Amino acid sequence: MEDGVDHLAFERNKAQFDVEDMKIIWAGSRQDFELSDRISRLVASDPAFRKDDRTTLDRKELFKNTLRKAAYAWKRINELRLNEQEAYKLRSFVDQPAFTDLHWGMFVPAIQGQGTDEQQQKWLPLAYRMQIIGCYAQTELGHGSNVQGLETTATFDPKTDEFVIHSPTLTSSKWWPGGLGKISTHAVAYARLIIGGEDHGVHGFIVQLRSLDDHLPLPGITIGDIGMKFGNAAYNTMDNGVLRFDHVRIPRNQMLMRVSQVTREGKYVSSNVPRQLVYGTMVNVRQKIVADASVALSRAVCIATRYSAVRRQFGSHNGGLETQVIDYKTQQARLFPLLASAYAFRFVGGWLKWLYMDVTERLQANDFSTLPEAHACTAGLKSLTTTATADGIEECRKLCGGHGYLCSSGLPELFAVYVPACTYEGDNVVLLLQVARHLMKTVSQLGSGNKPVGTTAYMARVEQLMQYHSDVEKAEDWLKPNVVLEAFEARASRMSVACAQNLSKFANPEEGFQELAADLVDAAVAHCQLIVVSKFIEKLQQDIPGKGVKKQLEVLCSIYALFLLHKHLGDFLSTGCINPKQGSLASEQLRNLYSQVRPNAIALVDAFNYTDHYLGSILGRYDGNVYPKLYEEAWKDPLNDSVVPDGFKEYIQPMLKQQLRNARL
Ligand SMILES: CCCCCCCCCCC/C=C/C(=O)SCCNC(=O)CCNC(=O)[C@H](O)C(C)(C)COP(=O)(O)OP(=O)(O)OC[C@H]1O[C@@H](n2cnc3c(N)ncnc32)[C@H](O)[C@@H]1OP(=O)(O)O
Ligand SMILES: Cc1cc2nc3c(=O)[nH]c(=O)nc-3n(C[C@H](O)[C@H](O)[C@H](O)COP(=O)(O)OP(=O)(O)OC[C@H]3O[C@@H](n4cnc5c(N)ncnc54)[C@H](O)[C@@H]3O)c2cc1C
Repeated sequence: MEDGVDHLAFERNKAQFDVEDMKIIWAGSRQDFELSDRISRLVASDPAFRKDDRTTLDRKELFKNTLRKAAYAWKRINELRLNEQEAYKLRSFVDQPAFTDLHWGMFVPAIQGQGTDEQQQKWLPLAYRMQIIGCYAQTELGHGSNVQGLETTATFDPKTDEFVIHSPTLTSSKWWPGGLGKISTHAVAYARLIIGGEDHGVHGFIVQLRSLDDHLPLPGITIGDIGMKFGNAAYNTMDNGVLRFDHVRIPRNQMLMRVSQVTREGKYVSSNVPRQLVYGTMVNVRQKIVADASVALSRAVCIATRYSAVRRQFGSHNGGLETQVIDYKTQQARLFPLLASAYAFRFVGGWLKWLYMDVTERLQANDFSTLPEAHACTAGLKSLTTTATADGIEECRKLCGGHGYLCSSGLPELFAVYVPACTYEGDNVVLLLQVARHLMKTVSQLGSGNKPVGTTAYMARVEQLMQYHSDVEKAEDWLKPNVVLEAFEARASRMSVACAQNLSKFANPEEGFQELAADLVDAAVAHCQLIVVSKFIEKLQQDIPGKGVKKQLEVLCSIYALFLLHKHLGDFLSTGCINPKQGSLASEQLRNLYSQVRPNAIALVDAFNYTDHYLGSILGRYDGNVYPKLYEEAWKDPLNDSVVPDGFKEYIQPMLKQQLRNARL
């Protein structure tokens, strides 16, 4: 607290739970908390990681600044001998998208997941020591979502035992890969495997792009940055790139060969594993993106909540204080569901991480049975959480009124950096359609003795759920977890069954799927929301230590579920799961819950344990000392370097003089 005053102290004193215990729950464990706390303070206290000047730098300065920070972060990681988890934390607290995200987040996992043991032994040590820097080059100018439509070719040349990597068309140019534009020395590039004229579909290949001596592109390689992206600083710290191959030769052993192999004789051999494992890196990253959604949303919510307690507007009586905007019911109805969503996404992210680890272990033991479930859950939850988080950050900006639009609020940049998460790693609608396919398959198999498992297990009770009518009679009934869960299960199963029934009316199922796509997406959303609600409820069934902590989480869980019910009331009513009276009882309960959160709101965002450096927001400062700091910050803008701006003499003065002359005439 710079001026020694904690302007939010009176808010903190109102909390009805132990915030230190909540910090542990949010972090996942005491160990995770201590690690995050230590590393975030380390980054915050190091001037080399300052980021408050970022929005005033031009692209080249911004990019060089990113390279400097990445190199310095790597130096510190080595000096401090940080382990993998600590290094990951350090990079994320530096809070500046960089080529390293793709190197560690996609290039390394692609080799780990799709490389043979031999390939891993060769490439991973180089990547771990950053002696090579890699990216994930899948998307092309012409195709991103449709991976099977990629056009880059990798043609086997049996004479030389090499693949010839080629971009046959303009649309086959690789386009978007992060880190590719200016930095990566290598890529895992995806291309159609062609052997003897036969097309074996898309496979991954390790391709060297730049010389390790002078960093120049290797022969046959054209490479560059694709240009400025949305937002000023934001994602422009990243060199998303364009890449063309002109008959570039690589040795045969640089095709990632865990899923399928090409022999010296040019024979294509498939291992006994599903071809979809080629998509494994995307499943991995989608799971990480879900965990990250709670971080991005909680940052925005922390800023908006603290500022809403500081900001006063209207309502002064007899010269007293005006009303804190957080006390307006409309502010609460917009803000508290986002607070609840941040916690909900935290817990579902933790569960998804477990699911991913479980499927990975099973895959290693050649058990592929849970792969469809893992794909559907990662795709659906990635879509649900990133859409809600991007929308939520924007809502937080509006919750902060005019000041939210200033870069110094931290919110514009947070939004600009975050919003592409709705597109990358799979467009959110395309991913929901994958979930819908999974649901339709599940419904179609219901009578076949194939019992639905995992997150679709509720479908086994479809007959009962089709008969369900909520028995809610009073507002408090909506606080019972089983009552909420059944309503969400009934809604989700009825929407899926309705889609399946409508699909069966089409002679051509694929045509039906296209025609009903919008309804299918709604059914997928209902299913994914059920997953999030049910994982929150499961979390509450665990032992939750700490004074008042469980009670707060119960309130947040109810808010999350009832807010969704309120938002999608049309679904719940039209499927006949609840009646209008029960809908209004849910709204009544929601209002009660907002009142219960109110005294705890500041402590609930303190539990995220973000440093002021990481939040990067004057409005979200821990001490709430907003106005003097906003005022101070304004004067740092480069426009205020001089009293009379550059350009005045050239453009404005002549105009003023002209007006003066005209006036005199
Ligand atoms: C701090 C945060 C951590 C982040 C760290 C990293 C930093 C990240 C920064 C972001 C950088 C961004 C990178 C990228 O964007 S990389 C490119 C990503 N591209 C995509 O996501 C493309 C999306 N498209 C697809 O995934 C597929 O093409 C699609 C699934 C849409 C369709 O594929 P396809 O046409 O082949 O499949 P079908 O629909 O015919 O289905 C065939 C069967 O395969 C199943 N399937 C599909 N995908 C998977 C999968 N991934 N795993 C398992 N199974 C899969 C599908 O369900 C079908 O099954 P059935 O035949 O049984 O029905
Ligand atoms: C910041 C950023 C970073 C990225 N980083 C990488 C990277 O490192 N490596 C990499 O390989 N790629 C990367 N990408 C590319 C990214 O993965 C793709 O942009 C993404 O998968 C979406 O594909 P697309 O651009 O082809 O969208 P399109 O598929 O062209 O989408 C356009 C519209 O069509 C709709 N649509 C498409 N197909 C269907 C369908 N079947 N049914 C209904 N609607 C449909 C979509 O919903 C969308 O509204 C990045 C992208 C961004 C924005």
